[in-house]
Amino acid sequence: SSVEVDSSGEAHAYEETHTYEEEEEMAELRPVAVVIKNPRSSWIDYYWQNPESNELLYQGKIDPRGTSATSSYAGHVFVFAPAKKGPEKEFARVHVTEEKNLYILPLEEDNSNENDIKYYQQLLEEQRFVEDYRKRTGRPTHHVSSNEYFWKCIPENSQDPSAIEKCRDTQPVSFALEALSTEPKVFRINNGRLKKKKKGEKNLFFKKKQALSDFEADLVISLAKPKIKRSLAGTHGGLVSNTRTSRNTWLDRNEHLVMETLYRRAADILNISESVLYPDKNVEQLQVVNYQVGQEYTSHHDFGADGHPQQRMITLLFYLNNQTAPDAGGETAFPKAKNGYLKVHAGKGNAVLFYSMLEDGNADDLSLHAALPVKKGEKWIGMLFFFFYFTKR
Ligand SMILES: O=C(O)CCC(=O)C(=O)O
Ligand SMILES: [Fe+2]
Repeated sequence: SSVEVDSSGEAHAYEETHTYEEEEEMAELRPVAVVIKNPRSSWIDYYWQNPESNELLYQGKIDPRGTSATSSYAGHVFVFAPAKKGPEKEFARVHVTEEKNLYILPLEEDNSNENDIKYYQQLLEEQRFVEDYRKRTGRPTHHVSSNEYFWKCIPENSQDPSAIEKCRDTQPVSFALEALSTEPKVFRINNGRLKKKKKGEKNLFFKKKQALSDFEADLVISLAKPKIKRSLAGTHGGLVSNTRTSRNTWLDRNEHLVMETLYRRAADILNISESVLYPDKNVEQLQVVNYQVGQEYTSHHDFGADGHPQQRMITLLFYLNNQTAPDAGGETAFPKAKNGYLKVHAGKGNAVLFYSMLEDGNADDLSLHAALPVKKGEKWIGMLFFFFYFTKR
């Protein structure tokens, strides 16, 4: 059920209530987005231990000095071994806990290579930052950005360092506004503007009514249909993944007039100039996803695991069709939302927005979310990811 806190009719804070059983089930399963870093200059393999059978299941490889992000639950165990040597050659294992999401694997015991050691020290420093950050702020993060102008400015060309430099002197522009805040990290639309929510209003995201008309939503689906393919996910980008069983495609802003409209609506929602919403600046193409019965996208973050400079900081979800029944599944779930587990299917034409980054530019672990399995009918959703280039400390 949804609760309206705003009488303007523009937007509605959204709250989901759950059955006792659902809450219990969620409390039991504590999702953790685990980031694993390999300090070695060689490939490694990793395995997941099935808690029932203790069997080790191959999960994939991690590149030399690479990172792997995987959706997991507290209590899970992962085992690491040099590539192609089999799990018997295990050199490390990770017991996933709720308190920790960044795991740095050890170097080879006899490794005395200076560069490797230096790299390993850097990773440990990053881990210290993440842990210290959590102690200081009470908020879990995954990686570091120390660009203090992070939220203040969207330069016309955010890949151009001098454009970013110019932002230092400008007043916070509309993209930043009061909209971007850490605590509580929740917003709603009021007269087309994003407003910081009052303290105590603890939703993670807000819902916008009628972001698209039914006609527009149908049109977006019909543009996507002929192009749609099995979704890829995972560290290597090109892996068919069982964390993501849906099909997807991308639609360009120039693809059709309805796409131009959609981008302009998105600009209105964020209260920024539509001229900054192009794939080379600040926003990706619209990603359209179709989920059939049983398909899902398990818990994940939208920001990248390796802290590379293009980080998705805001996600805007356009729901393109309705659930066929209240128990049809396919909601977007936020297992770490501040008031507990939240799930939402906003309904055809409506939109939900959430932030993946904290005000200081660090990744917000609490933005963890999942597309729950569809149980009846199908689900169509369109997503815009807004990003901003920043340099890592
Ligand atoms: O389908 C949804 O509800 C969310 C999908 C999502 O989180 C993603 O693709 O990143
Ligand atoms: Fe996502």
